[in-house]
Amino acid sequence: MLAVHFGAGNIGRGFIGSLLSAAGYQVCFVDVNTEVVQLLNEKKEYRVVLASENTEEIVVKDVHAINSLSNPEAVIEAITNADLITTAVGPNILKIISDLIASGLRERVDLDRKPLNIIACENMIGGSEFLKENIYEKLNAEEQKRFDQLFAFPNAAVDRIVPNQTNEDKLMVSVEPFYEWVVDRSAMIGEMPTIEGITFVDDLKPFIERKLFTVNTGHAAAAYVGYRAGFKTIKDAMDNETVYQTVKETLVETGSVLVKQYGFSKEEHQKYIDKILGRFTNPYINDEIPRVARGPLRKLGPNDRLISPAKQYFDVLNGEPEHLATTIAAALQYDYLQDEEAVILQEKVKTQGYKETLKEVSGLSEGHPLIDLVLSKI
Ligand SMILES: NC(=O)c1ccc[n+]([C@@H]2O[C@H](COP(=O)([O-])OP(=O)(O)OC[C@H]3O[C@@H](n4cnc5c(N)ncnc54)[C@H](O)[C@@H]3O)[C@@H](O)[C@H]2O)c1
Ligand SMILES: O=P(O)(O)OC[C@@H](O)[C@@H](O)[C@H](O)[C@H](O)CO
Repeated sequence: MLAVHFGAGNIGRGFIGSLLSAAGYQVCFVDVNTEVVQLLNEKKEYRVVLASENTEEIVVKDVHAINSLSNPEAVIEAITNADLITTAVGPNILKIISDLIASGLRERVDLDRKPLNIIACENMIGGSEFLKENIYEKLNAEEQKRFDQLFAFPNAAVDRIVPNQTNEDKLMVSVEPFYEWVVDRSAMIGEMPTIEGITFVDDLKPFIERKLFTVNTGHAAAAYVGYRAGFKTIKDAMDNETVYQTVKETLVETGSVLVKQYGFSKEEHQKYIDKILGRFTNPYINDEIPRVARGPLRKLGPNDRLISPAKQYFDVLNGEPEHLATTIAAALQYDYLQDEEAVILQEKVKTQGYKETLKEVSGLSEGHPLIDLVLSKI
């Protein structure tokens, strides 16, 4: 069995590749990072080390890689032979890889190969669906019909904190022990794969919103509020009482929305939050704030981890999400110079001010009460 996985980065190697390999897949990574591709082809294996007291180690074997920039034909061929395609490249890169995936799938149609699932493992709502839209834009109506019969794009939610790596062994990945991978079974095609560690569900929405609006909202709060307070890592930010309280209260707000929207039990959800707060303070993980805060324009988008739960708080609870507003204000002020989106964001703030910038990036309409609430926290 062959799995073609786009993105041999932190989560690609540290989570998806590792689980797929354990399930018996030969994993072919596709990436644009020449060094990582070369090393994977040289060593054919890499280490995943658990960031915990007992540093358990797994060796992921039988892997190889293709550089999609220098060898796109090999990627197309790998797609024709694949039993599964996954991605973990970042939401902004999905559009870029959609060209090559479309070419590979076209070739697969010509060769009359079996049905195939393509799963985007990105932190976004409807990631696989978004990839599908980008692929389908390139097809005519006839091709779209044929693709519908052969390919499926089930959405997924993936959860494992994998910080940026600074190991001497360039392929080794240090990961937290916890992980969760949930896939929308109702959108799959063909034979169901058996992959230990994947939970298949019929309705992904509660799972992806619970993950994005708890793990990622809390992470964003720690990162943006922590950065504003001068901290460099998530752990250091969380060790500060004021930041910790803001993160906790932010999760109380998103939790109220999630419990109301999806009927999660309050007690179970509180346990979920507590577990996440513990994960953010894992002493064996050194997660720098710029990784977690990366892409503030994306994170301030209408359907992402900050604006969406804050809007829902107004809509379903008729209240004011004070702590989400604090986090959004800190995100708007995020000015880390090595983050391209932070630089663009601050240029917008400089030319049009906080209010117009917030409206533009969040899609909030004039007069939405969240705007004034956020402005009051700057
Ligand atoms: N790291 C985590 O804790 C974590 C957890 C859950 C989900 N995610 C999600 O997984 C995705 C990847 O995150 P990450 O932390 O692994 O990032 P990363 O930067 O470590 O990995 C991304 C990889 O994609 C590669 N890439 C870039 N352009 C490419 C292209 N055109 N074709 C093929 N590969 C390309 C990069 O070279 C890099 O190796 C994101 O959507 C992120 O939100 C990350
Ligand atoms: O990957 P991003 O930029 O969407 O978000 C940064 C982190 O919050 C994220 O990578 C988490 O570590 C991960 O989602 C945990 O499952």
